[in-house]
Amino acid sequence: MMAMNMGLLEIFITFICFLVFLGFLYHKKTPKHLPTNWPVLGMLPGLLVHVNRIYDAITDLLEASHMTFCFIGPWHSGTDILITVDPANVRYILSSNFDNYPKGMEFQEIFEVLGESIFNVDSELWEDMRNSSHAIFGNQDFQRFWVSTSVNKLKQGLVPILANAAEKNILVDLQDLFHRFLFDTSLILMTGYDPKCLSIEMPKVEFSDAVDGVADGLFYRHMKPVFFWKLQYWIGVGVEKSMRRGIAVFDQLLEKIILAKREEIKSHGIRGSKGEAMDVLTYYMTIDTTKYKHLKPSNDKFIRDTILGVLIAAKDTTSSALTWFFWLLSKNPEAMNKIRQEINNKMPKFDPADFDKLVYLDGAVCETLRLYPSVPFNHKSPAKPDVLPTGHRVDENWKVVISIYALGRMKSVWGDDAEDFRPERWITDSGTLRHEPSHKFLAFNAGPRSCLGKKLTFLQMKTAAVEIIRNYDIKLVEGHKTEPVPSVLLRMQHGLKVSVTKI
Ligand code: HEM
Repeated sequence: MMAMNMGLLEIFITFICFLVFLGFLYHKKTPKHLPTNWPVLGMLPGLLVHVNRIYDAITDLLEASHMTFCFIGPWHSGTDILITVDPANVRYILSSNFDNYPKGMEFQEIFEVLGESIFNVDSELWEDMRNSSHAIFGNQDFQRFWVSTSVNKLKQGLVPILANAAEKNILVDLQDLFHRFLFDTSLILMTGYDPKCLSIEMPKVEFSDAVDGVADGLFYRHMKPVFFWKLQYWIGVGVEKSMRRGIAVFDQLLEKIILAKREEIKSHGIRGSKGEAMDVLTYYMTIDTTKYKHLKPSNDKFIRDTILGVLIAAKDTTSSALTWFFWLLSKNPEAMNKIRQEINNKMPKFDPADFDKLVYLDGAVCETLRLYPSVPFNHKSPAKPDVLPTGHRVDENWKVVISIYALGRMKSVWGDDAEDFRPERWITDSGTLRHEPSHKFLAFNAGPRSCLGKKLTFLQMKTAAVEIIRNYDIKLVEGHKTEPVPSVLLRMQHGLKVSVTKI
């Protein structure tokens, strides 16, 4: 028995030595800027070494490999990924050959938490979801409802907290405040219900923690074999534990709200039907199914998925953008002064009709989303094998990832100052906002699946920026570290600690 054990041990040690030897061989042959493709483990070790700065590591990699790179995962793990930011590939995948790049089965499996929400469906159901979402988000009454809800929350929620912080010299975490601001406004707009999380008492916001946990879990699912994350989810360990907890929080909150809304409609009819704006939940519960044949207004699970999708789409993207926006401005006081001057000169009194005059502010918002896109990457799978404009072949069901974060920083796309925050790059010689094609400025996606909330985002970000910048000076706490968390939604690892002074 002992002899047999020794035999096995020797075979095992020989095998490990062989792997290490092969590894050195491969390592020597690999160009310096690329991760080593180790036997069996593929490039995973190189990725894990950089996981805490994953966005920048991928940016360096893509800059060094002509904007397209094939990541080889561990042997037979199904985690090979073609990563590209080449604008020709981006346009091809998202627009001109859109039909060959559906969300697909693997995406739907990874993002199963979103069920049948617009982000997770294809074909006719997606078309109905898109047309119906477009109808409400593009409606002028709804857009007015959007601005008035934001203004009310700023005046009654955010400003009193900032005033208190300025008066008592208390530091605040702007990321947390923007999460609360967006949770309150988004829930009112999407469901008509105000959770009142933006208050001096700072109640715990379980929903925000749940979104963070789920978004982190979704990120790591891209790097793991399917059987592995499914096993982790089933046992409830690691990031998959947060995923389970997060789903329970979503279900609990939405179940309560859906039930209450059905009761409300039964007893009081449809609010918003007589010229007032309607919340999105009421809209979907009472939608005309002769027009949108694939929607299921009386099915609670369908309604849960629909509302959860748009709630996360509106809440976590805009809170991320606002956080990075104020961080970038606090590091670029000249840009902050220019915005303040523009607001004082062109919008002496708050009037949404004057928003279009705030061109420099528009440029600063675009610049923020170029450098810190709230959705840092897009995942696609070809339905049929294909060859991309750069000549790379992609087989059926391959993972193709477009790094929106890296695209915004490519020197070959944006010039040598790509890393700098320069709102001026968005202003034309005649003083208007420069239009950049969406396959270059990809923060809101491109092609038939481009974001339906772009206009609403600008309205809300400008409302918040005007209200805050006109009244307060924001200063970063010295030594505060700012890093993006590896996740499918970009947020700051340690929040955004600032001091606030009344102007
Ligand atoms: C900073 C703010 C925002 C950013 C950066 C952003 C970005 C994006 C991106 C990258 C996508 C494509 C996602 C994918 O296909 O997987 C998307 C889709 C979408 N966004 Fe936004 N978004 C923002 C705000 C909003 C808001 C405020 C709303 C709604 C009120 C919204 C509604 C949607 C919807 C419905 C889609 C799905 C489009 C489709 O699949 O046809 N977004 N957004």
